[in-house]
Amino acid sequence: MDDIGGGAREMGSRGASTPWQPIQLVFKRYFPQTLRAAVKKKAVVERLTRGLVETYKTCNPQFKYRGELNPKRYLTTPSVGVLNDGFDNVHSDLILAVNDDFCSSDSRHRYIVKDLLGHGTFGQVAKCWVPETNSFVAVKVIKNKPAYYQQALVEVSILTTLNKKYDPEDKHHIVRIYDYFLHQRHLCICFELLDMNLYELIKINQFRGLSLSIVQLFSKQILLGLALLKDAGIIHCDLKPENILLCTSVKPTEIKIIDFGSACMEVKTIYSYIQSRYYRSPEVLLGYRYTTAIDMWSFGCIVAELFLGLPLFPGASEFDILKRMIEILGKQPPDYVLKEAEHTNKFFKCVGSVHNLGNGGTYGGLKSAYMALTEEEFEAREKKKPEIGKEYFRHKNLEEIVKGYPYKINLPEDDVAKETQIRLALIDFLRGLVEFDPTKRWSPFQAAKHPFITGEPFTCPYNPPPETPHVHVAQNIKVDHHPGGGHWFAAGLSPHVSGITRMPMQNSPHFQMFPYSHANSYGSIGSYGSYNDGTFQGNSYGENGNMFAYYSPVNHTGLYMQNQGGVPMLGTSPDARRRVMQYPHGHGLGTSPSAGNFAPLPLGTSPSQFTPPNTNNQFFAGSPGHHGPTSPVRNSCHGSPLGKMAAFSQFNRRKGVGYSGGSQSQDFSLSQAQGHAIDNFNQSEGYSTHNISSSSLRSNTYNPSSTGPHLENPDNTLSVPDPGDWDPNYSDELLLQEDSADESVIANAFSRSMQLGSADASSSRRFNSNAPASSSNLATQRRYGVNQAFSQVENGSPPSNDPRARFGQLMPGSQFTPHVSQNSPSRLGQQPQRVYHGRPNAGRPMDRNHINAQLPPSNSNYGGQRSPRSSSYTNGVPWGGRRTNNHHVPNVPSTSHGRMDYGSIA
Ligand SMILES: Nc1ncnc2c1ncn2[C@@H]1O[C@H](COP(=O)(O)OP(=O)(O)OP(=O)(O)O)[C@@H](O)[C@H]1O
Repeated sequence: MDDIGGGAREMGSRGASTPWQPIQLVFKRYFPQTLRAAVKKKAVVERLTRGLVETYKTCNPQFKYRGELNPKRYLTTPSVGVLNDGFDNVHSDLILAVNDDFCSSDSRHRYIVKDLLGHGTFGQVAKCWVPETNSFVAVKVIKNKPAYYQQALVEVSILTTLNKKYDPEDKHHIVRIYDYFLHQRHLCICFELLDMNLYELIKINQFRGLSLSIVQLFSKQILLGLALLKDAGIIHCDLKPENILLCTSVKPTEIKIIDFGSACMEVKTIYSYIQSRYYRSPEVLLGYRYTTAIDMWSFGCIVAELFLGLPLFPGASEFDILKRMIEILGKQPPDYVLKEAEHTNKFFKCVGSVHNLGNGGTYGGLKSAYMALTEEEFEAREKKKPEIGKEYFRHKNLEEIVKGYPYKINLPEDDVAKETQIRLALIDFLRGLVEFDPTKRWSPFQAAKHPFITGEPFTCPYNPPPETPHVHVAQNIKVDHHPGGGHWFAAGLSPHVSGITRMPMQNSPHFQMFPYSHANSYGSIGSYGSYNDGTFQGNSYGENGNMFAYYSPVNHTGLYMQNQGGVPMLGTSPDARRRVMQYPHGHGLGTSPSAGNFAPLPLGTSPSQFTPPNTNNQFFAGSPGHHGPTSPVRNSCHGSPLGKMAAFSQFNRRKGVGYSGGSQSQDFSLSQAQGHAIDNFNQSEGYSTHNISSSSLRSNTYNPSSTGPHLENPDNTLSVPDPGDWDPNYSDELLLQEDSADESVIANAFSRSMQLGSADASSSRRFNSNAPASSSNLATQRRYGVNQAFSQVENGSPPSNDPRARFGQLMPGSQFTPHVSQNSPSRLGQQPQRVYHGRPNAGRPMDRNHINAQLPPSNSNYGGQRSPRSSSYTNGVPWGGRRTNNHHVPNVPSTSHGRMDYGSIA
């Protein structure tokens, strides 16, 4: 005001003859330069709203702000609380609102809900801010239903094992799990925050295929993940583009495999209805025993889809999908599979003698006793017309489909020639993956050496190196000898859930642990000691004992094991729980479940895996914690079925095959697989996915007239699979009749087997993308973080499973850096963190099995845009989508979920 006064004085001194005019100086002095600059930068709205509370207080000194009176911004739909004291909606989903606060009572971490990332069968995935570290994570909030809860624990168990035991350095492209806890009776699982999934990527690329170099890059990374799963004896069971997410927090961008909610152990497969339809393997479709090879089939389908932009086998029904497989591959499943598979009659007729295979039809040059049913024959048998979907490819066989896919427009002739060669390699590669015979299908190790992956020139059909010697899968599970006595399951983890009354098993009155000195370091898929509450005894499955112990990770108030099969169950020894793969075709070990043998170990299941083994042996583990009497673990039957996609009413449940493993499962052992290093996994740069430069990613268009290949998907023939193409064969009702006990028992058992004994207590026109170069040196941070994180974890003898030893460094020098836009709040903190298991905690001596989560450190702020719809990409960085003028893709699937067709957890 002094200045103004001064100005006025100055003005007054000029006298009356001078017309008045404002003196700039007055106003200049009133607004200091810095403040003026700051004010200018702010938008009007911001200026009016930012300091609103202060403004109100200025206007009315009595004004008091109370945040709790603010209207909530709900993220969950519907947001009407009808269950769980009003916390849950009608779907048993926790009603989430922005700024809701989760707190893990064990890890003490707070998670502030900021956004919804997605939702699925199991619940919702929220983007949460961790104030402590100023980072963001993804928190999966599981539905408040016993079956979901139980199955989610399986996911926790599997992922923790994979992260901690098999991939401590985070080299295998498996999502990292940080923490888990209970909140309002919901199990919450905290993951590293990732970006869009590959389906979304293809979608924003308008369902055009990605460039071959990117297909190769992603394939290689997925293979690294699958190799790890195979080593761990774990089957993902739901591999599909939707479950492979981009991880843009590291540069170059990588992919990560998520959703282990359907995973199971190879030695404990019991459910026959697994895998999303388009990616379902023939053996699962036919009801034949399955192994990790089913993931390789799905992988083959994914690779093809990345290249083509559309699913390779977009069947509208199982009949349709099998028909497409046979057509496109020019073969059919081998007779030995058809002879034994449970559902062969549904799709095939016997035209020769099953005892003298080869008298029937001829497929792929091989004689067969079986011939696929025609649509009419199928209808006559099933009393309904098979659903047949649209045709998406003009060509009928794999070679033509791949070769005929349009090339980029204006691609120089040399490049066309090069790409043609690579396409030949791709065809050969796909042939080894979408191979009907599961025993001939390539393993991750074998696939990783293919020229398509290594980049070596492809000259002739690839002859894969032999897989590792045959060793029982069960022996992959290493049992550590805990210094304190007893032994620990090396893959051990213990999904202790904070906030739930829980006791360590060894202290539970329901369990008696008998320290057991195992003769060697490999052994049972078992548990921490042996449990014997006198109610059950193991039995031998084949020549090996099987004993299944289940416990509720929630509350061990009642392990109840029941033997209804009249089969003596022996086995307080961990060995008794061991289970041997059933070898097909009379290879000797084990016997067929149909021969009245003991049921397969029903551990590790999927909600989508509805069908329990055809067995009379049932185990019931009590105490589902808060779930009370509705918990399947308390009920012997007719409870909550497990399964996926309730919302889509696709349950397709079948009777279980009831065996475990298969011939392939004999093919590897952890230790030997390591010796069998995939040393060539990335040894060759070849045609350069290792160095995908921005120029290689530059936007391109196709030249329909380029040599030979032309538009594969002309406008009229190309359409995107209809999201309404659901499998009509099964109903919700079937699912709802499922025995609820099975799933919880399985989940419990899986958790049990996995947790016992923690180691130590102590694109070419590919879409244009804009991207801010976000983040700091994430790759370095990540690796450092992980190394640090796990440095103290394993004091036992974890399997020496250094992925690097087998795979080497992944894609050195790769410059593949798709970016994400800035038009969403930046994503922070995806640095893998230390995850502890089983470390005794002075403060919580009973919590030896709990994961003490460590969150991403502060300042690990990564920009990232999640939604592909809102993504924009800088620099015109293309991902490789092939564009043609008439590549019109109608009926874009609305969500990735639309592509799944399997059941739900009720
Ligand atoms: N770590 C993550 N980072 C970012 N988003 C994620 C993450 N995990 C999951 N999501 C998002 O949440 C969605 C649902 O996750 P997820 O597939 O694990 O749940 P689900 O209930 O098992 O789903 P589904 O029904 O497919 O089995 C994913 O499709 C993805 O969009």
